Amino acid sequence: MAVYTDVAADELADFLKTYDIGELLSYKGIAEGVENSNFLLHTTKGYFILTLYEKRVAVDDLPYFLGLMAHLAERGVSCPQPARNRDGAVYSTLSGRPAAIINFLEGLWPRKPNVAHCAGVGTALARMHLAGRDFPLVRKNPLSVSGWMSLFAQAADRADTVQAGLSALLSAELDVLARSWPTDLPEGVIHADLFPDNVFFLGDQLSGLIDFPFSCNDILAYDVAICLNAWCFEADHSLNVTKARAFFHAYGRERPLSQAELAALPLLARGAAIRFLLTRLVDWLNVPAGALVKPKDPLEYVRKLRFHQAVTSVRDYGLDGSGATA
Ligand SMILES: Nc1ncnc2c1ncn2[C@@H]1O[C@H](COP(=O)(O)OP(=O)(O)OP(=O)(O)O)[C@@H](O)[C@H]1O
Ligand SMILES: N[C@@H](CCO)C(=O)O
Repeated sequence: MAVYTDVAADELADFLKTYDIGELLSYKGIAEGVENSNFLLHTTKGYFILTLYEKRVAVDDLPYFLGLMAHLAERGVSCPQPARNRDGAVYSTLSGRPAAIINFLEGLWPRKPNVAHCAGVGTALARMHLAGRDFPLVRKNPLSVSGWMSLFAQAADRADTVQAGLSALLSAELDVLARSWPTDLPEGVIHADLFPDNVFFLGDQLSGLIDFPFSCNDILAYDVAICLNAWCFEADHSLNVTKARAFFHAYGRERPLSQAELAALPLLARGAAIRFLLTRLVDWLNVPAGALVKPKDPLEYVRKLRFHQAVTSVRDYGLDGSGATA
């Protein structure tokens, strides 16, 4: 997270009086992350996270992902729970932004994910997909192909200031994806942003998933591709096949991938690469003055995109054609 919107202490203390989570002892902005404004609250009843939702979150979508966290927790998926205020609402308004409070989750996100972490996230992702099957709300993914086009339109004329030729690369790739994006793969509730900084571990044991504002209904294997990109590449941007195998194997034990899903993986991974490339690029070109935020590197995802463009079969991900780890 980050801090785009400041909150005054007296305003926050008054806001907390609308909840039954104790009186404010202290609070501080959290610099990590890039999407929303986040604060760690210490009250007489413990620790909580306050989020003020920023530009990419529409207030109408809050019932979806706050409701999803409750739904998943009831089905054994560990994730924070939204606090209800005295009116029973899970969100309201603070400093002119939609705001929610969730409970603090113990654990640390892995700075250098190892093979056990990759297996842990594979299991958790599949369990989340299964637990989401009977979630009654539906939210279309605003950051799928047409959303990518809109992001590109915001960045096209300045993309080459970040890397020569980037605008042409993006334009050509978006053409391919628009023509060939799959429409017949199994869909369901996806997290859509399950990066290492959104998964907490105690040692090698996964303790919980956070950060659901991108969750939506979309292709389940697309969520798998997002995690492949986020977890299984090394700092030098090469794919670690051992990590990929561990991730796929763990996912497949809970929810086996079909032949059609496996065959689509290279394309889905290209889509997953361009989605994060584009949001990072737009953010890189538009850092708000005075915001406490460190924009993420768009070029990391150019390298991942180029890797997937060169993939000829899922063997390149450490899988054999049957979905078994080769
Ligand atoms: N429930 C929670 N319990 C403990 N810490 C939390 C919790 N939620 C968020 N945090 C802390 O805040 C940081 C940022 O949170 P989060 O990833 O949700 O923000 P974001 O702005 O949506 O970021 P991004 O989308 O870039 O990952 C986390 O890395 C963690 O340190
Ligand atoms: N997890 C994203 C940030 C949230 O969209 C990234 O690393 O680009």
